[in-house]
Amino acid sequence: MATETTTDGEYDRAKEVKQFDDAKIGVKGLIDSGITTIPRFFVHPPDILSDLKPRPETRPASDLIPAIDLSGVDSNHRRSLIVDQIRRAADTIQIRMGPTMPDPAEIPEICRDEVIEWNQEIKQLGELLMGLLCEGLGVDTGRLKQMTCSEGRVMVGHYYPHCPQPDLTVGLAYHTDPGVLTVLQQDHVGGLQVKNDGVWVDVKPIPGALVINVGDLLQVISNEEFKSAEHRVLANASHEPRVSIAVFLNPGNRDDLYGPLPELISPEKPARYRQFTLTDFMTRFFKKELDGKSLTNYYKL
Ligand SMILES: O=C(O)CCC(=O)C(=O)O
Ligand SMILES: [Fe+2]
Repeated sequence: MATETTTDGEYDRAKEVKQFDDAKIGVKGLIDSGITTIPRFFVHPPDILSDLKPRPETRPASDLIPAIDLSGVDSNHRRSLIVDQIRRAADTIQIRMGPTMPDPAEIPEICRDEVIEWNQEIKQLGELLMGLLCEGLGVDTGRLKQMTCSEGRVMVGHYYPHCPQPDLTVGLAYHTDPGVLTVLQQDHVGGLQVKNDGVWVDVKPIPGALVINVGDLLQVISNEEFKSAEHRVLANASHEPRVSIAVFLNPGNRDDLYGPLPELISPEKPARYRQFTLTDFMTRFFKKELDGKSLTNYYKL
């Protein structure tokens, strides 16, 4: 079994993680039990912890993470403005905007109707956004839809309880989302950050706005016209728990080949990625740690 040396000396990390997993209480259970220090397997290495401190921002966050108003998207004038705003935002980082459905019986009754309705809303929003992104790329509006890019939806709820030692750990390690787009509803607590030019920037909650992340697959399909957003969540120092709901939009056809769109490839802009199936891609994603951009790098030509 792996042992690790920490400032406390050696300990059997794998054993302590397994004991915690087997207890099935989760981080909420730990906090509810009244702990004032976190288990040592949650403590991150010094390079991650030193990077948690705020650094001066080079540009205002509202500029880096634009809030884009989608109203009037069906009028020609507004649409071309919105397409341009989205194209520029997706080229850099995150945008904020105003599962394959399981058997309903498997969804807890307390939130069943809301989950079913949210899934429908996000499907429509996802298709609208993908159409706008296609227009920004200069390809057919329906191109991503034809590739079933919003058909494989996965909804994940996150609960970040108050952390008694927020300087020693993170809420969610830095990563990019693997799929095409992610639609994230965060509450008012805050803690989500996105990396821009090597600097972590707060994605402050805006009432009524959703956060849209470009995922790794869209980076590949767009041949890097759009870049996936590196993001993380700080440990929650607030005494209120933080809740967020992410819907990951992935292609539904797992065994088709995905790669840069042929329309975007030219002698001046050769393909930057080889083709792969979603099955291969997702298998690699689930085998690796959350670690920034290693997945897209793997398929790079
Ligand atoms: O909780 C959040 O704000 C972010 C969640 C996230 O990044 C994810 O689920 O991939
Ligand atoms: Fe994420």
